[in-house]
Amino acid sequence: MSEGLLLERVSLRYGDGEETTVALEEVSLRVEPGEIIAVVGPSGAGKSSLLAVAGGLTVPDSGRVLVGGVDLAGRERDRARVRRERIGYVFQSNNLIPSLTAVDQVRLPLTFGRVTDPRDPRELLAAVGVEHKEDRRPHQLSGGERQRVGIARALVTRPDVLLVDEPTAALDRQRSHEVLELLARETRERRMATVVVTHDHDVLRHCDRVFEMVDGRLTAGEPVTA
Ligand SMILES: Nc1ncnc2c1ncn2[C@@H]1O[C@H](COP(=O)(O)OP(=O)(O)OP(=O)(O)O)[C@@H](O)[C@H]1O
Repeated sequence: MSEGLLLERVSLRYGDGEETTVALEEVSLRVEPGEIIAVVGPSGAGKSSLLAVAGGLTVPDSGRVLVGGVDLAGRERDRARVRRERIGYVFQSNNLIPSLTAVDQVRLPLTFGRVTDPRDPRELLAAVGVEHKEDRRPHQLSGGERQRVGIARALVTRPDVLLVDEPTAALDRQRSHEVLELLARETRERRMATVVVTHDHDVLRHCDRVFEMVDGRLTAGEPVTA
């Protein structure tokens, strides 16, 4: 069984007729368990589309997507289950629910269905460095703390694949470094396949390989040397 994340010749177009936009053009990508990769590229290149397809949120027009060995083609019901159980999403820091405490934010994914072996939300908050703040709501946390709570929430189901969009957009350099260190450590310890979309060049040194996306195409991944 193929683990981690695998995309095989994935293409995606938006619209039809004269209004067609090619978002992804024959994109192939393999991310191994325990590997963290970065995707960079100009605005409109297709990076968010790549995350949407890898996360089973958008079905591509052609090609295959496998998450933890499971093909995302097929029924929406099955895809929803893969999304819930095998994929963690970390989007920008302010996507927490305003009325929920930190520990309830982390518990939330466990309320959507049966998760066989969840991590303990309190232990997870401690692991991401937000111990003693579990009863705070988002407005009582700093930007870096909110981002960490968002990461803890993404990790609670022990996903095979972690998809991260611009994790440092709201953070200063030191906080960015800490958040990336955390993502890289969790990726290795928990054997996840992690994809980070970023504009921030400081992020790259925490990643194993970097890919560039241009006009819907992905360049071959380069090992990060710096
Ligand atoms: N729902 C949609 N309907 C039509 N076109 C779309 C839609 N979503 C994205 N696009 C187009 O698809 C292309 C790829 O967009 P995408 O959001 O994936 O790029 P991106 O690399 O993430 O950009 P950014 O760095 O600005 O977030 C762009 O030309 C965009 O305008």
